[in-house]
Amino acid sequence: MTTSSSRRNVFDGNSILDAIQAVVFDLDGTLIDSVPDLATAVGRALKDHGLAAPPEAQVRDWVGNGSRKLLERALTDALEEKPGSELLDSVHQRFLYHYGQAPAVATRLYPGVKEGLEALKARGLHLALVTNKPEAFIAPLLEHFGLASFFGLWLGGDSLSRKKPDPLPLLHAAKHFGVDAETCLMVGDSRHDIEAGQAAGFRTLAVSYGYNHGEPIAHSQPDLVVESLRQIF
Ligand SMILES: O=C(O)COP(=O)(O)O
Ligand SMILES: [Mg+2]
Repeated sequence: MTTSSSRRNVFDGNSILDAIQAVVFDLDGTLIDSVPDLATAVGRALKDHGLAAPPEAQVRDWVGNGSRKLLERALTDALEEKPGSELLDSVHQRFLYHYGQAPAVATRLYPGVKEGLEALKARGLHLALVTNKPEAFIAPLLEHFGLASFFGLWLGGDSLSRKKPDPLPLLHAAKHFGVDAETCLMVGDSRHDIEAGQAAGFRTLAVSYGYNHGEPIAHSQPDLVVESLRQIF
């Protein structure tokens, strides 16, 4: 498999992807550009506690390890020290409230996502979604964007005892579909997706446009990097 993104259709003549039976997708930064609404909710949660809202560009670098970690990073930045767990709990609760009120106001699907999912589905592949976002937000977002019917399984960061970069949710998905890990592909935007995929024994495909803590995703050595999911059909 090549790490070049120049190949227009990664399935063309590609024997490794021909062996794939299930594809596990990340959500934030891979299927949807959710940072505008995440940043709004983070800002509102901080303001509820008398703190200033961070710029959206900073929130972009803090996404990827679940909502509690997102708020811990935001609070550490605002206070210039690690927050106590009581304050963090309280700000996190306000974030969950605000984000739940408005999860899809400025959030957009990335170009090529629907077509990419349709192409994979047409090949008869099992599709799952594994995000570090709380599970409660998954269904409303998938339904809002008309994506829910593509996925046979979805898991959030709080669905199992461990989340990405731990391979547990990916292995759970493989088991759910009754397929071997080596016939599964993890598609994501962050090093946590690629690390989880590699640890699970999956093939890994990274999108170059998402959120990866300010670092090029190629550093994580995915099997392939694409600029758009259009490149998979
Ligand atoms: O909530 C997060 O931290 C990001 O979730 P993701 O795993 O869908 O990128
Ligand atoms: Mg992501």
